[in-house]
Amino acid sequence: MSSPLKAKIGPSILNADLANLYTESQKLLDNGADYLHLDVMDGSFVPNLTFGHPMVKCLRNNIKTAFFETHMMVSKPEQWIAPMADAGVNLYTFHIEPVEDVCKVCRLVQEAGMKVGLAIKPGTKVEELTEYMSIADLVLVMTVEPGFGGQSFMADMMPKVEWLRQNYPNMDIEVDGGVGPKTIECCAKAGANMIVSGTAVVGASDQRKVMDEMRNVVQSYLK
Ligand SMILES: O=C(CO)[C@H](O)[C@H](O)COP(=O)(O)O
Ligand SMILES: [Fe+2]
Repeated sequence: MSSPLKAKIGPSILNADLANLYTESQKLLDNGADYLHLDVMDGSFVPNLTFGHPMVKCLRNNIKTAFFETHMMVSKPEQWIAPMADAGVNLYTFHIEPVEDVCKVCRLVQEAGMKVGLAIKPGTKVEELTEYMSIADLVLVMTVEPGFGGQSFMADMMPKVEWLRQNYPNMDIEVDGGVGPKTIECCAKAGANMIVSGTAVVGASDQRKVMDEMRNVVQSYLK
């Protein structure tokens, strides 16, 4: 039987011109982005600050149908569930590291009408996700230290992706950080099917070509 999974490319707008967020986002969607990956940072969980639900809501008011993922790099993910649901977020991906009761937060996210993603930093063991796999809709393996766009891809995170794919063949597995045409094969081979790519897509002269190329590589590895 063929895999029920789909190869999807979700550009991160972190390094885009945020003064023109709507235009930049719409351009990515017009060029074939499968979803938008919105990096929310609180200056506490990570040493950087981006934007929150008011901006996501404004973007949603202008972009009615696209699938929005928020990558919550925040110390208190439970705090932002209701406002992000109200802002029209589809997938709420949060880091397990600062959270005491991950199952409870997952449940609250799903009760608020969003899908839930669980993210791990490079220093977190992949086995720590095990007890939550039955409740999660997606898992995100960070391939850079969260906080900034434009960093170098950490190939040594790939065994985590391999382990997840072997044990959870039908789970959506996302990678994020330093992913682009040069590193996509590595991610695809390991078993990732949801690809976040910031700098490599946003800065490309032909965004469609870059996203198509990456999607094709990922699709070729999905059995
Ligand atoms: O979560 C992130 C950083 O914490 C970003 O999503 C990620 O860095 C994407 O940007 P790039 O592809 O430029 O690395
Ligand atoms: Fe991200």
